[in-house]
Amino acid sequence: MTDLPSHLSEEVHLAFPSRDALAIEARKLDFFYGRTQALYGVDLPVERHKITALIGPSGCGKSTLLRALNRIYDLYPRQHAVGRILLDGHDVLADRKSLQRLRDRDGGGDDTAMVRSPVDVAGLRARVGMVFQKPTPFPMSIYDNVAFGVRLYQRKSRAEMDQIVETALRRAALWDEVKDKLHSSGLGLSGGQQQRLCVARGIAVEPDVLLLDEPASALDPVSTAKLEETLIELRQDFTIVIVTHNLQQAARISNYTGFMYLGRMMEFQPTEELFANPRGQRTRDYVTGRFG
Ligand SMILES: Nc1ncnc2c1ncn2[C@@H]1O[C@H](COP(=O)(O)OP(=O)(O)OP(=O)(O)O)[C@@H](O)[C@H]1O
Repeated sequence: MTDLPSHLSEEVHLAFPSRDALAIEARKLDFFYGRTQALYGVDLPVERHKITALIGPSGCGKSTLLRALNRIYDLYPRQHAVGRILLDGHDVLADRKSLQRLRDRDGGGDDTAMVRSPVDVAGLRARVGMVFQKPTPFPMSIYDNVAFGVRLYQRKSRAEMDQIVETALRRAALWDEVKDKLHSSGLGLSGGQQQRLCVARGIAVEPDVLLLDEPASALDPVSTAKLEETLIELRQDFTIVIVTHNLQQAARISNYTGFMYLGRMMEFQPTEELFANPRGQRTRDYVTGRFG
């Protein structure tokens, strides 16, 4: 890990929740795109049943950090993380090495090795779901969109699946708008509805953690408000991490906020504290709109 330049190290202020309360945690995480380092020794504690927001200027590493938490970067060549990501105290990155060892021993990348891994990647992504910036419904019915992930992992009767789909759509505050057209295409919904459909698809598999990467950036103010209400409701059952450029949004919905800068976690505080009393000069400048 590269040390923090001294002019920045004085500005690091991290007030972390108790370790027992964490659903997922990054510790001393470095991240590389090929040889380019994008994260430097980042710590991120994510408390259970809370919303944690990541803010910071463009290119500071928010999306990279989010993508590391469920190893979605594994889908891309030459991207790798070094450090620890603990899900229920279980190191998701260490398992990557054991998975690789199993594959090497078995002479290739077959799925048997994957199944024997303590945390297989598909299983990890079921526990740590993700909603992207642009709504990404699959080209299939609303019902099938929500049932999709569940079918990957579990066998359910028709009646059980109906119940799962209804519950997920209710929790995503979309049920009333779609209950009479469950078998129409998800692509026929408005942008805001599509994004709530993606939330419903994400929560239908009952993940521990839901990651959202600027989920409202393509939405109008009314859809944004609805999505925010939905996320606040979902906090009762899930743990949420959200990347946002919208500081008011972070202030409105999150319990904790992390301010990132140049690939570092500069400040992490309860949200009210970070906005009312930012400790570092750079955090202060960012939250008061002096740069960004
Ligand atoms: N696929 C990639 N290949 C190489 N470098 C990348 C790649 N994706 C991101 N980066 C670099 O990693 C750094 C962090 O990018 P990241 O997208 O995580 O920032 P961000 O804070 O989410 O930015 P934004 O707010 O603009 O979305 C940036 O310097 C970016 O250029």
